Amino acid sequence: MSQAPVFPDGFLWGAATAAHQIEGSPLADGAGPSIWTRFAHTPGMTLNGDTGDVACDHYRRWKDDVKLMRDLGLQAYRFSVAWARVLPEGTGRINQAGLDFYSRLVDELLANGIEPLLTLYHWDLPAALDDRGGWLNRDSADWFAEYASVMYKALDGRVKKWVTLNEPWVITDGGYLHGALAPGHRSLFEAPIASHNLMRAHGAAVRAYREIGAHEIGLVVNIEPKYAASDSEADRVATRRAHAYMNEQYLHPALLGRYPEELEDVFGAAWPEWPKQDFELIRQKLDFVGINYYTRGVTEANDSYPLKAGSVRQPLATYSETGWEFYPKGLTDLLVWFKQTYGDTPVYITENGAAMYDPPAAEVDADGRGRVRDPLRTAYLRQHIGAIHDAIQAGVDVRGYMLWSLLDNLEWSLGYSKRFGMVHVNYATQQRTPKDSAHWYSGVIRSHGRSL
Ligand SMILES: N=[N+]=NCCCCNC(=O)[C@@H]1[C@H]2[C@H](O)[C@@H](O)[C@H](O)[C@@H](CO)[C@@H]12
Repeated sequence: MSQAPVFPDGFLWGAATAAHQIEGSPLADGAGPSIWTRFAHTPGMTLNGDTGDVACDHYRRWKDDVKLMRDLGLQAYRFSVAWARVLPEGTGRINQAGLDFYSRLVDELLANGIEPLLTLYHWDLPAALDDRGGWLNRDSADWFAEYASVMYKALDGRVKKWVTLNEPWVITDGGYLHGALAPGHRSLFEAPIASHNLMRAHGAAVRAYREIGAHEIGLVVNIEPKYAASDSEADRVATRRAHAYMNEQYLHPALLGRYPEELEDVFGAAWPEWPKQDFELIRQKLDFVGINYYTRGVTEANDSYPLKAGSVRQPLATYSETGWEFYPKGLTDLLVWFKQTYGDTPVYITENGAAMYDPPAAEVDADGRGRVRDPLRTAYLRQHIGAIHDAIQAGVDVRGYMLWSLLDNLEWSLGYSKRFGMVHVNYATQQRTPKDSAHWYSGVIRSHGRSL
């Protein structure tokens, strides 16, 4: 019988969501539109034309949802603030009703013994700022620092763990290079500029925090280990390029103050000369890095644009609705790589989970209890939390785990077609039903991981 895993004292067990994906009511109480309000209401941009107009109706059901988190035994809850609720034009005028919504949510979390972990930017830029160039405008660093400072002054102390950006890679690869995400641009020239300004904004927000805040702040990145599909020179070079493009493009400037050299190769003539002082702004001391892990990339050379590298579909991708391979060892490898490359900055797993082929609706058991049998999700979670334990045993300073996601929710351009939640949401009735995986996760939290 293998030893029950022992997680460090203080290891934080929680779950994660994002404003646009769960809140609904995007324009309520004086809120301004975001680029996702616009994008989703643009015909053809999202599956079935799905929008965030209702989502999980969390803007109205937030108090019941906090009760649900308490009943599940969550110790922490990672959520994001919709910038345009607080600053409808992105800068200047504060919409007090919007700020009050997040203040009440934080107080309710604290009253229920749940630590808030607040993400300032989870992809929903105020549309008014997109009209001024959005992330392509170098002023975006000042806009973001102004918004962040409003939030720090209002909530710091009640919120003690802040995140500047969620996944700058997805924002630029999806929103500026391939156009699959808001604001839907397709430009090899815009992508590095947006990417660079996002990182300048990250640095400006951290710098502002050091003036105003008294607790912890970090950056969240989605990274995935890249393994060469063969030992051919072409595949090995392509794998190195893919690794630099996804895994080093943001962590290198944030923690080392420079870009990986492969990016010049990826972007070619579209790769600008960066002002040196930008890296002094971007590279700020971080109290932690959040890592969002879903899968690995078995990588081969191909003629894809502009990376000339792509992932080879793996057999264990079959079980997930997203086609992402079920590969927990990739998380251990990734965490060990992070420590070897960037040192001992503390790490939180700020997202991990899967959209498995869940039953489409909750069944009602003989005892009248709603039930969703999701054994594949429980297997995925068990093995990935086990992989984190292996990394901790290897000396990586992992401080917590935020399961993606608390609720089934709006999966961006894929609409409501992918169910990542440990709690099932019936979108017609807004009925929440904890899945079997949620009950299992409650046991993991109660036993501090020993029941894994
Ligand atoms: N091949 N492949 N590779 C997997 C690439 C994953 C990139 N997408 C993410 O990390 C997003 C993150 C986002 O924060 C959340 O808002 C999304 O709902 C989840 C689920 O999609 C994840």
